[in-house]
Amino acid sequence: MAPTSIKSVLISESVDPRCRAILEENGILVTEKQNMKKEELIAEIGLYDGLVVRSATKVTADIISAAHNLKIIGRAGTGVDNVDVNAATHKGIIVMNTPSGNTISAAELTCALLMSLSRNVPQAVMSMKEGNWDRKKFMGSELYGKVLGIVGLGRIGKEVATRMQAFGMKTVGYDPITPLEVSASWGVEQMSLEQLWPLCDYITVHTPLMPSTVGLLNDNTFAKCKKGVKVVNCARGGIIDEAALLRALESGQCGGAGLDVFNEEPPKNRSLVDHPNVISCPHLGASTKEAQARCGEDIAQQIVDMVKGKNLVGAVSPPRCLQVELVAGGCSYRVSGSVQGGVPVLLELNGSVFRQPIALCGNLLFFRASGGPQLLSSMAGVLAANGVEIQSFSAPTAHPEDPWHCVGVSSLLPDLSVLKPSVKDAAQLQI
Ligand SMILES: NC(=O)C1=CN([C@@H]2O[C@H](COP(=O)(O)OP(=O)(O)OC[C@H]3O[C@@H](n4cnc5c(N)ncnc54)[C@H](O)[C@@H]3O)[C@@H](O)[C@H]2O)C=CC1
Ligand SMILES: O=C(O)C(=O)COP(=O)(O)O
Repeated sequence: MAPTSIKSVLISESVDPRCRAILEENGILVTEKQNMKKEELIAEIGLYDGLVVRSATKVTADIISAAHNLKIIGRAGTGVDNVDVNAATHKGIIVMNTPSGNTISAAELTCALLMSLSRNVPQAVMSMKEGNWDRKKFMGSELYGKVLGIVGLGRIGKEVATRMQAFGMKTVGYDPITPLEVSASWGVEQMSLEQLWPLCDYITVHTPLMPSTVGLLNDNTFAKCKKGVKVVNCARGGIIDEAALLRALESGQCGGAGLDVFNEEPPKNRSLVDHPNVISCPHLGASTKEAQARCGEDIAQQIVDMVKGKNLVGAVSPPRCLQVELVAGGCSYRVSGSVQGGVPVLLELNGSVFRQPIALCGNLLFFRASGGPQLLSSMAGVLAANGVEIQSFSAPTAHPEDPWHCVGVSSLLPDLSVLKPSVKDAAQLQI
């Protein structure tokens, strides 16, 4: 890609010092300012060509609209849900992340929470510090022989599985994209969520936060779980519905929760944090020296590569270089795309911006539907009944009503009308 001129970068959070050093070694002026108020950021963002953040800086549409010179938003970490990727893409600003730098750290914290839940370690520590010696109150149970359900079998889900197998846990899971034989090769038996809920002694979620994962664990799904199930969320607040979790803890349907993330951070509503069966951390999954060193270095190097015109690495939204209106089957579609590593990619379809660029190759099925936890599994079911397998899935970033989704499929559907009950609109392409 063509070199991009980046002369000044604002780092708005605590990022490893190697990030600043690498940028400065490459002639980029770096300003570090933490805990900026939104108004301050709006007032200053126009001065910078680049912005480096972690999860605390909310890069909202109004900040992006004031960012007159911004070309890159670098996320030193994985989740980009704190960045309005849609608004950035519209403005031609690239959003990139460093998704593998903190995988091991997040997986290790998840395992620590699972172990702490089984033996009440944090509660026992607190009790000792209060001067007590209470051996009865903190009776635990072994992890050995228990069933761990892992929802989301991507980078972190896989690392959690292999670690907890060392404790003798049986690992089952669900992921709409990871093929069954791939997860089986690291010891995870996949099944539908309906089959998974009643089997598990522990459930841990490792998905991104998006319309189809909001409230994956809710009143309805808690009711399908074993009484006393213990849950862990080291992914994103909201994947386990917080109000439903509190109700489940109060009724005993949920026996304990380990939470690293919250809907609102820090949480103003302290009911979960204060619950005796909840152990919680202030979003510490990526807070290790190792993870921060990797993410800090990676994001700086990716920015430097972009300045030098090398391939874009970790781009969640590459710059748009193509905007066209297509008319097919009497319908008009506005699409924008780009070229990444020589491959044409689709970024946006009729206002729905995709979380990851979609490589325009193979068989692609586009459909417009409201999100919701059941969307992917119901689509997978309809497609399977018609002999079609899902090979990849691209969800939209923003939540306009009934956004477009895209799945890579093994073959085209002979008749799109089989999707009718689940989707508002559908189109397919063979490239
Ligand atoms: N607590 C912390 O400090 C950290 C949190 N995270 C968060 O952990 C989460 C997972 O990260 P990674 O494993 O790196 O992501 P990943 O992208 O490697 O894996 C996510 C997996 O979720 C699956 N998925 C999507 N929709 C699903 C659904 N409806 N049901 C089940 N699975 C679904 C995807 O197919 C994918 O395999 C992200 O939300 C990330 O932001 C990541 C690092 C640190
Ligand atoms: O990378 C992620 O998705 C994380 O949640 C880590 O967030 P942080 O960089 O610690 O603010």
